[in-house]
Amino acid sequence: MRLPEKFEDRMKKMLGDEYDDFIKSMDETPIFTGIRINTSKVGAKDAVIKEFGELQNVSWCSDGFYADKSKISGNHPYHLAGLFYFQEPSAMSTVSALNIESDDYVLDLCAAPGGKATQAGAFISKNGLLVANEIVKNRANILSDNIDRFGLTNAVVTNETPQKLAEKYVHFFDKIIVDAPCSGEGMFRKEPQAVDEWSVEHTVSCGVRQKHILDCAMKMLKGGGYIVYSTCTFAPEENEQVCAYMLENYNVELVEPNNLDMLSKGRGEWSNSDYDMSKTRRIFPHKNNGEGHFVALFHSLDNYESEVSKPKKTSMTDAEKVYRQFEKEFLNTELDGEFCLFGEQLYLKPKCIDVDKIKVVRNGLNLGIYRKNRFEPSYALCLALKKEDFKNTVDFECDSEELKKYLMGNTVECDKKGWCAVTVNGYPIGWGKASNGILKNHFPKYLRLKR
Ligand SMILES: C[S@@+](CC[C@H](N)C(=O)[O-])C[C@H]1O[C@@H](n2cnc3c(N)ncnc32)[C@H](O)[C@@H]1O
Repeated sequence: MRLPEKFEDRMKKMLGDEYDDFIKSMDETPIFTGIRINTSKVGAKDAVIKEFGELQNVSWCSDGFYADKSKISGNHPYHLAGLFYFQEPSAMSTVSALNIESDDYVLDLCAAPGGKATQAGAFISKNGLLVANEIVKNRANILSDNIDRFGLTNAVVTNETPQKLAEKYVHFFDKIIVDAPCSGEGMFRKEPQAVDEWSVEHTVSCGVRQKHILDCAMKMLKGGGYIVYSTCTFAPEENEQVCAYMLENYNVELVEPNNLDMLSKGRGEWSNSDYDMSKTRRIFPHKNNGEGHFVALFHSLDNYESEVSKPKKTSMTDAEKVYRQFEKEFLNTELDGEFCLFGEQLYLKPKCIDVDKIKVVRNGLNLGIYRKNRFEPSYALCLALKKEDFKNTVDFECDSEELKKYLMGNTVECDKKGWCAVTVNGYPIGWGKASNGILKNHFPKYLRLKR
């Protein structure tokens, strides 16, 4: 692989005797790819292993496995049913480091396409909250689709700048993920275009941008809260030196990240400061089975109280009444939350957060379309429920011809009546509406298989 001369010179200086192994790994070590199991779906790990055979575990993420991407397709029914997410193994370390509790309020500030947000969201119950933010609009839409596919309920997707969020949510979050935009040196092996875009100036400007994003994150962090900061680059201007900036400017300490003992420690001498960096972690492809990555966990030593007021309760709307009717007829579960209508889309929004004046892509769980006093349930609702939550289900095996027909958008035979969840080995994958022995297809058009 042709690498920029200045990058090689810097890595030589950084790594000394290890440099030869490092540079060999840039060409010779196979590229690492993996899948991460959706822990919010009961039994998903066993189902995936039964389907694909034993997979090698990623040592820093108990739900992550090495997997050959050419052998597991994104069109596999278990992927469409949200049982797993394709994720580069090193990227799984960021959320592993954080130890999320079910009632935490978590913000993922740079969240698209959603690897870390879906990993974090799977730990959060209805008493917690995930806000996944992405600054680029079309990437925010992809993020929202991935959150829907994972069946996450108490999750809001926003499309804002970090500053705008920081003005509104002062000391609101228990835990914040800053998986920062970076110079991507750790992706050189996977994405050769990252090599073309590389320059010393770029690494420096990425460092400056990361400090700004972390300044915003600090405004939103509760006293005593945690920020996990990660990048996929080797550049010290973005890693240790950004950590030194945090220690210099804020009342925070670096703490040992959870689950990452097996990784290399960051280095104080790369930080241009006297700060100890031994609690930060680095992944190098010549030392670990993963692409280049950096992780640091900060703990706030402040004791600020949240300055954010809770939203007012809204009264029951006609849309909610129609939804409740649908729920009574077709579900065995009663959803708890506040309802809100965005155009014709009905959402069940988390009770604890006000999104007034914030650009929102997904205000909680999209329940479906409310139109002319009728309700049509969404794919997101189907994937957020369990098989036992539906009154009507029709179940298929992964390799069944009937399931394939359904995923291609065709009708299938069904002896039920009304809205019915199609499930694959018990995992909901989409809706159909049954009458006269036929299930009319409501699998989303954008996901339908071509063949
Ligand atoms: C490393 S990627 C995030 C990957 C994501 N966390 C995941 O696991 O799928 C960084 C993201 O930051 C976004 N970004 C770029 N500039 C930004 C800025 N100034 N503030 C916040 N986010 C930014 C990019 O659009 C990109 O989606």
